[in-house]
Amino acid sequence: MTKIIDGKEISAIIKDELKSKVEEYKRNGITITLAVIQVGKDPASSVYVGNKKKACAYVGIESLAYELSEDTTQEELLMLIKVLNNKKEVNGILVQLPLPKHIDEDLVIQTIDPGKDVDGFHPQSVGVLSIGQKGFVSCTPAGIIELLKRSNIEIEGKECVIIGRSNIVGKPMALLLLRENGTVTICHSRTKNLKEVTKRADILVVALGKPKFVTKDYVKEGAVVIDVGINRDENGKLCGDVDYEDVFDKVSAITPVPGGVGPMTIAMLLHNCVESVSL
Ligand SMILES: Nc1nc2c(c(=O)[nH]1)N[C@@H](CN(C=O)c1ccc(C(=O)N[C@@H](CCC(=O)O)C(=O)O)cc1)CN2
Repeated sequence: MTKIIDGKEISAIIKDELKSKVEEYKRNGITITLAVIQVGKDPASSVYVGNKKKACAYVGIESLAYELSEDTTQEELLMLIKVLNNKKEVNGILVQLPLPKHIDEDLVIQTIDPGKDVDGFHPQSVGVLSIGQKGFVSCTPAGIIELLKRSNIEIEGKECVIIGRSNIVGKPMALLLLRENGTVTICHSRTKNLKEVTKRADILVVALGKPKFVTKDYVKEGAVVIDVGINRDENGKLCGDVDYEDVFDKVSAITPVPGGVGPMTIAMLLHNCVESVSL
C-alpha cells in the first residue's frame, strides 16, 4: 500500500518541539527575533510571508515585518539589510523571493550576515554544507530530509535522483542526501534519457516547476517520490510537478501537494531561527 507522507502533520510536530525550546530560551531570558522582508505584493509571496509570521507567533519567535513597495531600489533594500545585520536583537533575516526584476537576488543574499542567514541561501552557508560542517541549511531540502527520516525511510545506500538543479532546492538537496550516504544524481534540462535515469531512483525528488510532469513512466515500482512543485493545473487547482494520481499505485510513498513539502519549508525556517541562538 502506498504511504502518503503527511507534511502538515510532521511540520505540526516539529513546531510543537520548537515551541518548547523557545519557551525554555525565554525562561533563560533569550528571545528570538526574525526580520521578514517582502518587496512588492506578489500574492503567493504575501501568503507565504503571512504564514511565516503566524508560524513564528505560534512557537514564540518575534517577527518584524518589512513590507517594501515594488519600486524600492536595490540600494534601499541593501541598506535595510545592513541596518538589520547590525541590530543585536535580530537573530535572523529573511528576504522573501522572488524579488522584482530590477533587484539582483544574488547580491541581496550575499549582503545578509551569514550568522543571520536563516534561509541558508548565503554562499557561506552553502559552502559550509558542502564540506559537511554545521550551518544554516536551505529550508525546503532540510524539510525533505526530515520528512524522510520521520517517515522511517532509509537514505543510506539508496539511489537518489533529483530533477532540478536550483541553488535553493536541487543543489543543497544533493548535498544533504550525500551527507546521509545516499548515491546521488542530479538531472536537469539537458539530461539525456531522463526517464532512464529517474527509473533508477529509490528516492526521486522532483523540483523542476512543470505541473504533473512526472508520470508513472518516470518512476520505478516501489520508489519514494518527493514532490517539491507548487503549480496550478488547467482548472486553477494546486498541483505538484508529479502526476499524483498517475504514479500513486506504483510508488511506495509520496508527498501530496498541498500538504507535503510546503509546510516543512516553514517548519525548517523556524528550526533555523532557533538554531541561530547556538550556531
Ligand atoms: N526567502 C525565501 N523565499 C522563498 C522560499 C524560501 O524558502 N525562502 N521558498 C518558496 C516559497 N515558500 C517559502 O517562502 C513556501 C512555499 C510554499 C509553502 C507551502 O506551505 N505551500 C503549501 C501550499 C500553499 C498554497 O496554498 O499556495 C503546500 O505545499 O501545502 C510554504 C512556503 C519561494 N520563495
